[in-house]
Amino acid sequence: MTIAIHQGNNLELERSDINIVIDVIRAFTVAHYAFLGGVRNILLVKSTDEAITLKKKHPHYLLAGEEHGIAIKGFDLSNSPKQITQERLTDKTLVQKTTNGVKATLHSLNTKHLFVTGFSNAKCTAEYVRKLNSLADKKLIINIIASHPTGDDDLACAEYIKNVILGSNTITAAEVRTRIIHSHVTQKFFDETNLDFDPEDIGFCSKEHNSHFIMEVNKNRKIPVIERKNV
Ligand SMILES: O=C(O)[C@H](CS(=O)(=O)O)OP(=O)(O)O
Ligand SMILES: [Mg+2]
Repeated sequence: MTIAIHQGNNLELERSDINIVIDVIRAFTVAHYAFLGGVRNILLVKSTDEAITLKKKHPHYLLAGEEHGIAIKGFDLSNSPKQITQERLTDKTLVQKTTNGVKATLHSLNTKHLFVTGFSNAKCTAEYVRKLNSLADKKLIINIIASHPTGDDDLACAEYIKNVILGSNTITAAEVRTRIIHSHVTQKFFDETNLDFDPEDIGFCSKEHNSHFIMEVNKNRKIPVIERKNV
């Protein structure tokens, strides 16, 4: 296999066998906890307008996400994993619009398998990709995309995932957790004067939560949709 780590939310990569898009703070931690809460699927859209238009057609959809990290007027939910755990989500369809994770995913469709994850589900995702690779009859091309252009949270998680896929021992979960907590992306959550960000979100984003499912993007729908796949 060839396995490469990239950083950014608008990369145009050559076709691959597997793309894994990482957003630790906070989009795909939100997605993971949404599935744990019983969500059926998560549509990914690139703009607030697209999300609002979808809601007009499908009033039962729940809109979740942020602009510049802040909750969006007209949306049902922000981009907070803590908030997601407090909602009744069984069989709901979520629509996600976020700055880094969702945007990077919509730029990463040129692949056979597309997975998304935060740190909470990173190990399970990486082990699944490791298995796919062991069953493949050719040399797979794998991209790991750390969606924040400069955030060490996503980069640390990317290194961890690569490490698990390769079966090497170069970075521990504890080291990833420390790098997430100290990344510059996290700092606004610990600013007591900034009430837009809840420090408890970082607890959700920086701990592993074994769940026995991965999040795969179905690219064959008009709107790409994250689906839960039990493993
Ligand atoms: O809301 C978030 O956590 C971020 C935006 S910011 O980097 O905090 O401003 O969006 P995401 O797409 O989840 O990285
Ligand atoms: Mg992020």
